[in-house]
Amino acid sequence: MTQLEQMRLALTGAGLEGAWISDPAHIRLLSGFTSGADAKLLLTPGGVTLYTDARYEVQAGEETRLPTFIARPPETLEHAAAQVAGLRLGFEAEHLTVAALDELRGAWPDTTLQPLGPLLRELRMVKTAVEIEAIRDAQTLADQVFAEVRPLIRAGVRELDIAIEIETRLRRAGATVAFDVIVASGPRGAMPHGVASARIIGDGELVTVDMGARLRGYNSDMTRTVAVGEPGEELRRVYRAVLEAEEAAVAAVRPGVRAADLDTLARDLLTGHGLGEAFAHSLGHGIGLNVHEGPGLRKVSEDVLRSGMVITIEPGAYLPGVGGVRIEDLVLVTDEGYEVLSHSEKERL
Ligand SMILES: CSCC[C@H](N)C(=O)N[C@@H](C)C(=O)N[C@@H](C)C(=O)O
Repeated sequence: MTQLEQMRLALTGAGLEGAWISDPAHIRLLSGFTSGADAKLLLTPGGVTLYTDARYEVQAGEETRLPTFIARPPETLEHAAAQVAGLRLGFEAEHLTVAALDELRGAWPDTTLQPLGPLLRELRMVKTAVEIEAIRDAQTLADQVFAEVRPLIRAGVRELDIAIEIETRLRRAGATVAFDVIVASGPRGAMPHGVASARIIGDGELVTVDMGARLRGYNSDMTRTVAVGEPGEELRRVYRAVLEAEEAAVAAVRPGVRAADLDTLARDLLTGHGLGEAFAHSLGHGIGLNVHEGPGLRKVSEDVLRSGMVITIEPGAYLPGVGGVRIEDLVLVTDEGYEVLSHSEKERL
């Protein structure tokens, strides 16, 4: 079943007759059109229409087989009005602005608009074979680039220059960065999202590199913490504790496991090392068209792992004024348990 067919089934199950899709990731998922920021997708019992404007006419013709209507608002909404009159239509409450919703209500007075709820999140959580292949290929490329750039991570080099090398190499290979490359050295390692700065890496420091490739619309995500020279015993101790938590959480991945329990497993291990407070974020997240999507691997998550999900496992410990460690693998949940998709070498300190 295609994702569009799955979406139709889910809409019926939710008592909806159609949907007005505005999130670019969902437009891509359901239509194949890659410039969703300048498009909308209308699903009605009568069919599906992709709305975009003249700048994308040729591109839409190449990327989607769905009927396409070339227009800009308000013509777009006027064209859709005839199709949506009298319908109960879903919209993405997480994406549509209040102003855009008001505009829809003004243009379609006879349409009942209601939030889609978790329907699309659910649909996206379990990946198709094609999606898994794209994520796998993105990670293979990221591993390759990391191996090429690894020798540059040494004392005297600016964080920025490492990030530039990573980005340039990903671009040359036909991908883009999934997010701004994080290169956090020395005390900057205490910032979980310390994007590369002009800081010069020093001897005896740990350097956290968090990078992802985006290929064919799908993202990868991996973190390695690298030792430059000989870090002191305190940093080594923190590194070993994070690695232990990471490996234990990966080993526990299998269908049926509660995402919240995985978070607890890693958090309890770090707490045992006196680092519970230093683990300042969730254990991980699902990944696909967005870097962060369901399932959420956090304490309050209701998600349960299923075969076909692609998740990250990334415990960390952040010590202000000292530094930090994060180790992250990209993991596919399989019928048998798991497959680690990220293969970059890890330090053994
Ligand atoms: C700005 S994208 C950063 C990607 C990075 N690899 C990452 O996922 N970092 C985690 C620490 C993170 O942001 N986790 C989220 C899900 C959280 O804990 O809320």
